[in-house]
Amino acid sequence: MTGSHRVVLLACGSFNPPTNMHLRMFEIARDFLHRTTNHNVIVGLMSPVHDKYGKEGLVSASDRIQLLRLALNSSSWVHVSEWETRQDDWTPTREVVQYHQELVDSLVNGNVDPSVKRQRVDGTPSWLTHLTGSTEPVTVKLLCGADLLESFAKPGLWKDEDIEALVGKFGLVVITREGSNPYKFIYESDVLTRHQRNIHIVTEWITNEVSSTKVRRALRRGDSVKYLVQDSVIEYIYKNALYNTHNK
Ligand SMILES: Nc1ncnc2c1ncn2[C@@H]1O[C@H](COP(=O)(O)OP(=O)(O)OP(=O)(O)O)[C@@H](O)[C@H]1O
Ligand SMILES: O=C(O)c1ccc[n+]([C@@H]2O[C@H](COP(=O)([O-])O)[C@@H](O)[C@H]2O)c1
Repeated sequence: MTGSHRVVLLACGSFNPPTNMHLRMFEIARDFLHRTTNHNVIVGLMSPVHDKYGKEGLVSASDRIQLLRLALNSSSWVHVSEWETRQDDWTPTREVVQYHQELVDSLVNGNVDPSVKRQRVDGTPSWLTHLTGSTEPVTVKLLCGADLLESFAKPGLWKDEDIEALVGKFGLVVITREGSNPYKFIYESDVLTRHQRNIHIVTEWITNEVSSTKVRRALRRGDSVKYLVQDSVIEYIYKNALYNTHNK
């Protein structure tokens, strides 16, 4: 593809547990960007949130990483990034995106930043190897559902400068959700409107409101979650009695 931009799509979330919709987000975002822009999506990354995020019912990061690894066995291009879970505390999303961009810059874009190298305690993550071998620069963009975009308006939740950096410096790819209106949301925000060209809205026509909350509820009640979540993920959940499945 001439003049194409190479892109890493990074999704941040609890993934508690990862659902098929979390995996599908990557597929529809990549298709959309290929069809409508010159963005060539090479790698997808899922960054599970730190244990200290403290959301109710959050199982340990090590279990969520295992669940993501199992879920991602069905994907050839989406990987887990463990960096966020390995920090001492919760990391704001702008810093998570920035860290991954700097890692890519130092190893792929030829822009070496020694401070980033110091943080790579476990060597080079395997997904980076998919980005080498081309001179086109690589940009990391935040992939999210419209509910995450709309959470930007919750008073005191996100720092203004972080929102500005996420949309101004990196860019967002937003998947619509039932009941969301990201176009109206952008219209009502000066900062989002200013950076509108950097926000790609992907309309999910095949609406599917599976969420981790609903999956946890079904598990708790002993209801089936087959076809909402990968079989290997369900197996791990039962084997390790996560989400109160031992009560079944
Ligand atoms: N059905 C869905 N459609 C579009 N985006 C989704 C969907 N489910 C999750 N996402 C997106 O996936 C990312 C990670 O989400 P998260 O782990 O919070 O999932 P969730 O299912 O919404 O979780 P919970 O129900 O525990 O709040 C977020 O950007 C969220 O908007
Ligand atoms: O960076 C922030 O200020 C910020 C504020 C609120 C939420 N987030 C991130 O958004 C994600 C939300 O996940 P969840 O499961 O709470 O919907 C998670 O990765 C959080 O770290 C990030």
